[in-house]
Order: sequence, then structure tokens, then C-alpha cells
Amino acid sequence: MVKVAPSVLSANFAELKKDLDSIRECGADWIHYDVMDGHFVPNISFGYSILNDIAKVSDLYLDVHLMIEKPMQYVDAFIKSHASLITAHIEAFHHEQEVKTFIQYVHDQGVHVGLSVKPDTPISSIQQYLDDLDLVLVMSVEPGFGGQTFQEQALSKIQELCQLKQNRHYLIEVDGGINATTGQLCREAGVDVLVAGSYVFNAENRKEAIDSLK
Ligand SMILES: O=C(CO)[C@@H](O)[C@H](O)COP(=O)(O)O
Repeated sequence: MVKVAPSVLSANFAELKKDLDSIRECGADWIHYDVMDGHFVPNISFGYSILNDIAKVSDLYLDVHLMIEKPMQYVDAFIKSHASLITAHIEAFHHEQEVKTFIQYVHDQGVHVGLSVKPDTPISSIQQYLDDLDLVLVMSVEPGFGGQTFQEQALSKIQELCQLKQNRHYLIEVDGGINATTGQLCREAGVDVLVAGSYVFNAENRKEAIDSLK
């Protein structure tokens, strides 16, 4: 069964603990934590201190998605704030060695590591790192905002990652515009983890919304 990772970007921050308890009770598997710096994407969200607070009140796996220009500058802070997995964008790195250093460094601290691709970035851009990844995050919207429409080219990327998987252990995650319909298309394509923000947090019945994704 796929895992569902509600994106707290769509949570109510004045009621964050209540929202975190609610998604856990409704069957969420992971918490997806979107970090935006106003440079890599045209939006600012939250940093590591809120993650540290979340870790104190939730035992869910903390899936950190860095949409920032300098992942290595902040990776330690997110590790100390109890990230379970740290995913950075391939587009944020300038050289192959930077990517390798990021992957090795995060693994050496005992934390899972992922790479993400924007909608226009091909899977070939990360192919050489696949052996060492715990997760590949396929963006099905331009990163930066919740509530956008799912872009279908994500489906062929999910299929491509399934074909490339062979003996590799990475999970395939998709993020952006996920609802019951697009979630089903992604499941049929072979996805392992569905990130859903507005669909889960804005639902009248969050359990039904999460069940519909599984
Ligand atoms: O990373 C992002 C946006 O950059 C996502 O995690 C969104 O937060 C998903 O929101 P919905 O499209 O599900 O509303």
C-alpha cells in the first residue's frame, strides 16, 4: 500500500498540534515538511526550529523537502531538528561533487536522503545517484505553492523510475496537485509515497481523504 504524507504547508499554524494529531488519527504515514527560502522558489515557508517543535509532539516520520538554494548550509540544522529524511533539489546543486557530498553527509549522520526533480527536469539528471538514494521526489507542480494543478508528465517519470529501480531500494514520491483522481493515476504508475497538502488539510473528512489516496 502507498504511504500518504500530508504536507504541513497547508496546515493551520495557529492550530498546528491539533492538525498534526488529526492527520495521525486519520491514517497519515509521514509528515511532509516543505522548506522554502524565497530564492529557490518564490515563496517563504518555515525553517528547522518548527521542525524541532513538531518532532517533540509527533512520532511520524519527518519527510523534509528543501526548496532552498544552499542545501548544505542548512542540512545540519535539519538533522539536529530530527528530520527522518532530507530531500534536496538536483537543480540547487552546481557540481556533481556537491551532490555526492550532500548524499554522503546526510547518510553519515544516519538520516535518509532524497533528490527531487522539478517538472521540467528529466530523471536522467539524477540517474547516476540512484544507487545511493532512499527516495526520489517527482514534483508534479512547479515547487513553491500548494493548491496547484497536477502536471501529467510526472506519471512517465514515475514509470521511468520504476523501470530503473531493479535492485535499488529508493522509494518514489510524488508531490503537487494530489487528490483521489491524480493519486490513483500515480499509484497505477507505481508510486510509493503520495504527498498531499490542500486535499487532506482542506477536506471536511480527513480520514476519507487519506483513505481515498491509499
Ligand atoms: O512542495 C510543495 C509545493 O511546493 C507541495 O508539497 C505542496 O504543498 C503540495 O500541496 P498540494 O498541491 O497538495 O495542495
